[in-house]
Amino acid sequence: MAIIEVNHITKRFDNKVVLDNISFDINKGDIYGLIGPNGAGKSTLINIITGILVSQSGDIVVDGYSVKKHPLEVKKRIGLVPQEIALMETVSAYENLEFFGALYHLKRDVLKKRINEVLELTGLEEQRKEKVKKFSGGMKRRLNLAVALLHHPEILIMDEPTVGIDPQSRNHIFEFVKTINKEKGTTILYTSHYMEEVELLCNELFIMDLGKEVASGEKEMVKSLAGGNKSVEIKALGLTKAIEDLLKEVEGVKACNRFEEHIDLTIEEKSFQLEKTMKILEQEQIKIKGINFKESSLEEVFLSLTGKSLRE
Ligand SMILES: Nc1ncnc2c1ncn2[C@@H]1O[C@H](COP(=O)(O)OP(=O)(O)OP(=O)(O)O)[C@@H](O)[C@H]1O
Repeated sequence: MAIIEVNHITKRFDNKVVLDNISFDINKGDIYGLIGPNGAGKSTLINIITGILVSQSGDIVVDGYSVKKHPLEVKKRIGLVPQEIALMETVSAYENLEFFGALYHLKRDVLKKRINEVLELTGLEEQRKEKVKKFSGGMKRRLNLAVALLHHPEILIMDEPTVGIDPQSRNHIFEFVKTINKEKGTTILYTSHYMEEVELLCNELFIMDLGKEVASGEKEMVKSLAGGNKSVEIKALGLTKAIEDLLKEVEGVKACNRFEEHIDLTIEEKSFQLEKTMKILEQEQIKIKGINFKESSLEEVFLSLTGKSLRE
């Protein structure tokens, strides 16, 4: 059963179309991934779902309520973790929760119980008395998440929750998303431009670029859209920009992403020349530590459907 219906949403800022006839359904209990590169229109769409912005055409229906006609009913059902941290820096985590909890008109004893509950859920019990200005980026994000959970929303919307945070907080957020979905049945809308996160967490996806749908549906189905593309991970030290440029020119290589100790090639399986690749690395005196051939990932899906890499 759909808990969120996005029906033909079009949004323009001045004359620029930033969302172009977007439609999809999110079912109750889904961990739904909304993905696309910077500027794709993800935050704008979230702002329309939560009633912060209004679309020029189309409507969103949340649990049977139209966001245009009944924005308050929609807001009651949604907890939003915004991209920008929204907290009071000079007071403690607990006092932030008290302040934001009061906005939901929760009774004092209920609020106290809820604050303890969300501090536990987000792993911030020990820091409850600490001032927010002393928190790391990851801890602030977790506190923002705690605020979003105070009114027990059926739906949690997380806008790029792992941007700029430490690996420990990132893992904490991952585990949290899985737990709250499984144990409380909370529906999650998770936006990211990190494909690997979405691959790990989500069961359904909507991929967008420049305000338009690129692909949508069940994760495995979307992944199958990559066609004959696969990826090859080459582990080695000393991989320079010059080597990356040489490998990009090898026949069958559609994209190349260089990291400190490995390089990922997106390849067209049929035409890829492994021998030529090896020869280049040998000529450049690169010592290879390992090679892995991997199934197509969402990165490759995006590349094969748009002709561009997500990280460009
Ligand atoms: N208030 C605004 N006025 C004019 N243009 C806007 C406004 N808000 C967003 N845009 C434009 O709309 C497009 C979509 O932006 P949006 O923030 O929704 O993308 P996004 O996918 O969330 O990307 P990011 O991850 O960078 O936030 C961009 O081209 C952006 O410049």
